Amino acid sequence: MSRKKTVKGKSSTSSPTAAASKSKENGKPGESISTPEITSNGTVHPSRPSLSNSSEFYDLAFKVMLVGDSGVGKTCLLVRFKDGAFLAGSFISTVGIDFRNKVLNIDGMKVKLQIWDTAGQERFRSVTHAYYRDAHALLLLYDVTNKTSFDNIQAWLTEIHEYTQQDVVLMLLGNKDFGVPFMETSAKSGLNVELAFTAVAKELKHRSMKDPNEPKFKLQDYVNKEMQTSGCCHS
Ligand SMILES: Nc1nc2c(ncn2[C@@H]2O[C@H](COP(=O)(O)OP(=O)(O)OP(=O)(O)O)[C@@H](O)[C@H]2O)c(=O)[nH]1
Ligand SMILES: [Mg+2]
Repeated sequence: MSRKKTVKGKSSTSSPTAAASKSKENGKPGESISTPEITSNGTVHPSRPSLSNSSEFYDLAFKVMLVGDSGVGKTCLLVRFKDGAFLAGSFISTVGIDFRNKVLNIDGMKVKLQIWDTAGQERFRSVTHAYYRDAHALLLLYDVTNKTSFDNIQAWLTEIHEYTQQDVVLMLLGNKDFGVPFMETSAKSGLNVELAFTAVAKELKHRSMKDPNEPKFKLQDYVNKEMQTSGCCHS
């Protein structure tokens, strides 16, 4: 995306957020929110101060939506990303829609993500549909411990294609864990195949050596590190 020198007008699409008058770091529709300066392609004035309370500067701004069945962990994922913490305790289902802002440094540019956390419950579906059209990206979550949430992905994709812009960036996220090391593989593309076997071989070797001087091998940490450093793992 090119960096524009001028402030563009509001998105030509009828943003459900464009009616907002003031700005605020987090909020719900109806409350004052900091969205009108984001154009349909995410361009804003270079280093323009965000109108939010955090007064952070940014070059580009985009709207990202979290969608998926109720309970898959959308709110927890957003809290983890924004605050670096896990929302423990009893599950409080989101009512309607809510957002948080976060500014990231991407290749030397400040990129503000305005992340909308939607309610997964069916009864809020018509409310959240109204927000799809202005979204630049959607993160579709399922819960890897809940088969139904995976089975519903197709229905979510159908809805997404119906209500979003054609060029929306889409990412499927399998959230949660079974408490065992996990990674995804593709026998077709070779994705992570080498890594899966190598990681298990390393774990087995470390166990059999039982060298008290060697730090304990952590399989998941190894996998995560390898995936990060190698830019991932086609054989
Ligand atoms: N073990 C584990 N539990 C998680 C994880 N993410 C979320 N949870 C739990 O799953 C439950 C639902 O999480 P939420 O983030 O509130 O789910 P949601 O997708 O926002 O649900 P709705 O707001 O109803 O759409 C909570 O009890 C969380 O503590 C995870 O990565 N691991
Ligand atoms: Mg929620």
